[in-house]
Amino acid sequence: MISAYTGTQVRHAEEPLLAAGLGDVLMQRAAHGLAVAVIRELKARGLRVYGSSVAVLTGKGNNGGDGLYAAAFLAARGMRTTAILTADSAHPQALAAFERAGGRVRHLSDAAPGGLAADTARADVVIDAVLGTGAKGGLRGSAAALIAAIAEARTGSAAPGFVVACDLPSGVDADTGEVAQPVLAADLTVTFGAAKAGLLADPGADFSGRVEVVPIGIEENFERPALRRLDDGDIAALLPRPERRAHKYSRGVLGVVAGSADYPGAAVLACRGALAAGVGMVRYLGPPEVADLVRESCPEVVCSTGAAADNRVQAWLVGSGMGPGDHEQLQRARDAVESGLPVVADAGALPALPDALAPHVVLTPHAGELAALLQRLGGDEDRAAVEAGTLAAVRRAAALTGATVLLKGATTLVAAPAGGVFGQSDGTPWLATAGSGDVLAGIIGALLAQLGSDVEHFGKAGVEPGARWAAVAALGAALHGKAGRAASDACLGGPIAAGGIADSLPHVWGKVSTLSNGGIRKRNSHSQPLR
Ligand SMILES: NC(=O)C1=CN([C@@H]2O[C@H](COP(=O)(O)OP(=O)(O)OC[C@H]3O[C@@H](n4cnc5c(N)ncnc54)[C@H](O)[C@@H]3O)[C@@H](O)[C@H]2O)[C@@H](O)CC1
Ligand SMILES: [K+]
Repeated sequence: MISAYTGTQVRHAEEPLLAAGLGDVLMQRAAHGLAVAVIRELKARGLRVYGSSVAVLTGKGNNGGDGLYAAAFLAARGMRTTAILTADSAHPQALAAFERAGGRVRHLSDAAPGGLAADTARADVVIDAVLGTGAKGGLRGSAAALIAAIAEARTGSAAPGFVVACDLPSGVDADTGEVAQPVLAADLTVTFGAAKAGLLADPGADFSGRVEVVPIGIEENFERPALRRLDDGDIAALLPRPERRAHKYSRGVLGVVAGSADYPGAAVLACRGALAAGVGMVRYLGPPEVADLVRESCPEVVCSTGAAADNRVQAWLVGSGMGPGDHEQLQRARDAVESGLPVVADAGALPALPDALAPHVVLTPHAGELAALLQRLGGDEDRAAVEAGTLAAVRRAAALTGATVLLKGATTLVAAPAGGVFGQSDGTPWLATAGSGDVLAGIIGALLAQLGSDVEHFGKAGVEPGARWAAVAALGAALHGKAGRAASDACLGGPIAAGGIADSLPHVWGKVSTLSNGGIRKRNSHSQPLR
């Protein structure tokens, strides 16, 4: 499990060591880890360390101190180092160490910003150490203008070098992932002590690149994470496995209420997703013409036109491919939610359900649907506001509805109403294709049918009972992302259609279930890559 924390939690974790007078030791560890990561990245890109250039942009706080100490290490390894001081002061000991190591200092206040930006953008490595977890708001004034100019100089021109964010990209909120422009997008973020929640939620994740954690000795001092990510080891541990004497009913039966005359294909794709995700049986309920199509495409599915209450299932999937005019289907969806069984409620079902729900109901909106849900509950967020603050929006929706809420996106967030949040980023942008969400709903429905009643199963994987529905949904999102990526990889990174996600899932499932803990691969003793 990858755990991420807020800036405040990190500061609390540091407090005992700071009180013991170890502040400089922590900074040296952070800086050393940053320098090692830069060297490794240079080598991975086939660049020499000796003689390569590094420009470190520094602010006046400890984040700037980390950057200056790291640059001092790099100067000692023979790199051509320049520090650009963006504030009127800099961490004094770190600046002294940098100058002793032979680094060159330039002051933003003394230089023509255009020339400074052009020089910086040409460096082999740019380290962004302007703002860290102590920042209030984004970059301002001349520092903002400089970063904007560097970002512009790097886009369009085939900029040779790469950008490393020190702890987090300046302008990204460590707690929420909200972004105050301008932000210099990083290729690599080297973060200290623990991942910050804002690096693993959109839009912060858009600017963070690959995230590596450098341990600095505060790791034992954390309590409840603000955000968690299932790694391959967790996924392997959580995947359902049939017992030797299992039969189709004991394996889990999923009832699917999806599709309509306008969108019959959604029912087929939801069923294909469910069948690929190990369910014992799928029962489809819907209009006869949709049922015919489901039978034709998926002969494994048992179809009926009856009421929800007449069908024995372990979980329901409702809403994919349904609209406000599909009264009979919407009634089945409401009946399914009232049954007390686990339900994944997608698309057309979202506006039709009661305001007060329970954790075993998993809502799967995209940003626009989440905005509509929040507005119905009295909020004023529009789609853009949800996209600008995904973590806050998904938490709010879970708290207001009492349901588990999964917000679809490049990073899929799942919030439990009791407070825990999972964030998965396993996919590829090719997953943004029609029908992809129907397959996701099918996968999550199948997992609910198989795992819904097994509380102990989650305890073994370190998931507390209150977060288990969120963990099921996160598991579904992870499998969906991995299956989409595998389908694209099989086409050398080419495009995929939604059906291809379902087709590649069994292989992905088999591959990941053989892993014991492949998610965090330790590259060395200093850092752990997160993605
Ligand atoms: N506290 C510690 O012991 C450690 C801290 N570390 C580093 O220290 C960072 C946190 O340090 P700080 O608390 O000094 O925070 P920052 O480095 O973010 O700097 C805060 C300083 O910048 C100013 N500031 C705040 N918002 C600003 C804005 N929008 N524009 C311009 N200036 C602004 C403040 O007046 C303050 O002086 C972490 O991100 C991490 O990089 C690491 O060295 C590990 C150990
Ligand atoms: K930074």
